[in-house]
Parts: sequence; structure tokens; C-alpha cells
Amino acid sequence: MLLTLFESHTHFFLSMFQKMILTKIISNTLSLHKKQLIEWLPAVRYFSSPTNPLVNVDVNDKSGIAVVTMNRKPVNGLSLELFEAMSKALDDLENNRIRGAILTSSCPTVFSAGLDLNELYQPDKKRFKAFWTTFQDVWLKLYGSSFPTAAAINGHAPAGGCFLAISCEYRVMCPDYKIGLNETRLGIIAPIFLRASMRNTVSNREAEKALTLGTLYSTEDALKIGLIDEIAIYKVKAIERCENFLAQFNNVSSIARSFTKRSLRQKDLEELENCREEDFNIFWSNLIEPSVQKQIGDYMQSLKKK
Ligand SMILES: CCCCCCCCCC/C=C\CC(=O)SCCNC(=O)CCNC(=O)[C@H](O)C(C)(C)COP(=O)(O)OP(=O)(O)OC[C@H]1O[C@@H](n2cnc3c(N)ncnc32)[C@H](O)[C@@H]1OP(=O)(O)O
Repeated sequence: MLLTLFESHTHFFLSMFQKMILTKIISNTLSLHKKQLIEWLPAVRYFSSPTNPLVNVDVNDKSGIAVVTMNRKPVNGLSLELFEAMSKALDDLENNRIRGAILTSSCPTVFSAGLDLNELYQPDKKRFKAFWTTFQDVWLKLYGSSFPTAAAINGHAPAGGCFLAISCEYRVMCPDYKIGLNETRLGIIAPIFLRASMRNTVSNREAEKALTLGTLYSTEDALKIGLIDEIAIYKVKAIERCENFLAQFNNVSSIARSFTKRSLRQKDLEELENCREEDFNIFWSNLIEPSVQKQIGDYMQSLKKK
């Protein structure tokens, strides 16, 4: 923009040649300063986020790595309020140029049980619209973040729980839990953005099998198909391994890294950005089908009986 302004204002006074030289000097200076500024900023803008009871953000001053802990007991059911808190936390992290983020859970045996079924059962259209839009926002911000991300999966991660983990760039999971996208088993069709994250994590063939069968994998099987990257015995160790993964970026230009990530994920992000309303309409019309509502109601009952 500066260059455009400069060009338009000097139009009457300078020859073409003079303009070209000056434009080149300004452009070089700006890009040099921009690079230096961006490389510098991470060291000076770490922050302490105001505490939200649903999402705790803890930034390590030295490493610049944030641990983002979901805290909605008993199972981190993804409600509108939890999505809103995550969306806000992701904005704060983005604006404060942290070095990396690790997503984890305060529930002892559950990373996240996925979407809160209460949001899907007998839904109010206005609230569901806000819920779905915030769900989309969280995915766009997490999957498209400029900072590197990892998930320390310290418990079960079915459906939406798995979706959060696979939107990150690296996953470390504790043993003896289950992870996967079991939507088809619930009669639900996985939305496009969820399919994109899965395809970005495992091979196309594994993604097709996993999504159509709705398989929930054990930690060990998840490692075999590449759904997770490492196994760690406890949550603390899982966080440590995630930190090690993120620390590798200390030797990489943050600008080069974030542009590369963005360009690899751009197509998936645009696919949702271009059809957010349509995506909502498809889910809303499916969701209110009496047969789907009955299925969700029965499923909720079966969870309670258990
Ligand atoms: C055709 C189109 C339809 C359109 C629909 C749109 C949606 C598409 C979007 C797709 C994306 C994601 C989909 C989802 O995420 S749907 C949610 C799927 N989740 C699950 O199947 C997980 C269900 N939960 C479990 O399997 C287990 O709870 C657990 C996570 C393995 C933990 O087991 P646990 O023994 O430790 O705990 P448990 O006793 O089962 O649960 C404790 C209480 O929590 C309640 N609860 C569990 N999960 C949920 C949930 N997802 N939402 C709300 N409540 C949940 C459970 O009922 C217990 O309650 P209570 O204490 O008995 O009252």
C-alpha cells in the first residue's frame, strides 16, 4: 500500500527511471525491516492471557510456547461456550506471536469426547448456527495458525476430539486410549473440514478406511497408521515431547515456516471459507431429520446408562 501511495503521489514529478530506482530502494528497505521485525517480535510479545475457566492458556516466558488446556468437565464436550473460549484463545495466541502451542486437557482420562451431544439434540436454530459457525472458526484458526501446533492427547479422543488433534501439526498420545473419527457409526456425515484434516494426517487410503468405517483406534494402532506421531507414558511426558517437536523450529525462519505451512493448507482452508453458509445449511437440514434426532437421543441415553 505504501508503495502504491508513493507511486501515485510522485507521478507528476519524477521520470519513469527515477521512480523505478526509488521504488526499488523503498521496497528493499521495507522487506528487510519487515523480516527483522517479524523475527524480533516473538521475543518481546509473549503474554499472560486472562484466565477463562473453560480454556487455560499458560505461556512459558523462556520458550514462548503456550500450553492450551481444555477444562470442561467431565469430558470436554465441545459446547458453544468451549468453542468460543478456544476461538478467543487462538486469537490471543496469534496476536501475540507465540513460538508454538500445545493443546491438551485437564480431564484425567479424556482429551475431548467430541461435540457436546446436547448441542446436537433438539437444537435451537439460532444457537446451533452460532455453535456451528464458532466450530468452523476454531478449525480455520487452529488448522491455519501461523504458529506451529501440537496435541498432547492425554485421554480418549473420539470424533470432535480427534478432529482437534488432527488439526494440529504433531500428536503425542498416552497409552490405552481410543482415538478416531467415528461419525459414520453415529449416522453422522463428517463435514468437509474434518475430512481435510484427516487426509492431511494419514494416507488417502487410510483416511477413506478410517472415515467410512468410523474406526476408533487404540493408541498403538493409531501410531501404526500415522494418526499420531509418538506415544508417551504420562501427560507430562506427552507435553515434553510436544515441546521437543516445537523446539526444532527454533532453527527455522518463522516467516519461511509459517508461509510454507499456510501454502500447504491453503486449499483446505479456502474450501471451507468459500462455503461456510452452505456447510451450515447441509448440517442443519440433516440434523433436524427426525430419524437423526432419534439416533442422537438413543445414543445419549446409551452413554448415560453406561
Ligand atoms: C447426518 C448429519 C447429522 C449432522 C450432525 C452434525 C455433526 C457433524 C459433525 C461431525 C463432528 C463431530 C461429531 C461429534 O463429535 S459427535 C460426538 C461423538 N462423541 C462420542 O461418540 C463420544 C461419546 N463418549 C464416550 O465415548 C465416552 O464418554 C468417553 C469419551 C470414551 C469417556 O468415557 P468415560 O467412561 O470416561 O465417561 P462417560 O461415563 O462415558 O461420560 C461421562 C459423562 O459425560 C457424558 N458425555 C460423554 N460424551 C459426551 C458428549 N460427546 N456430549 C455430551 N455428553 C457426553 C456422558 O453421558 C456422561 O454423562 P453422565 O455423567 O452420565 O450424566
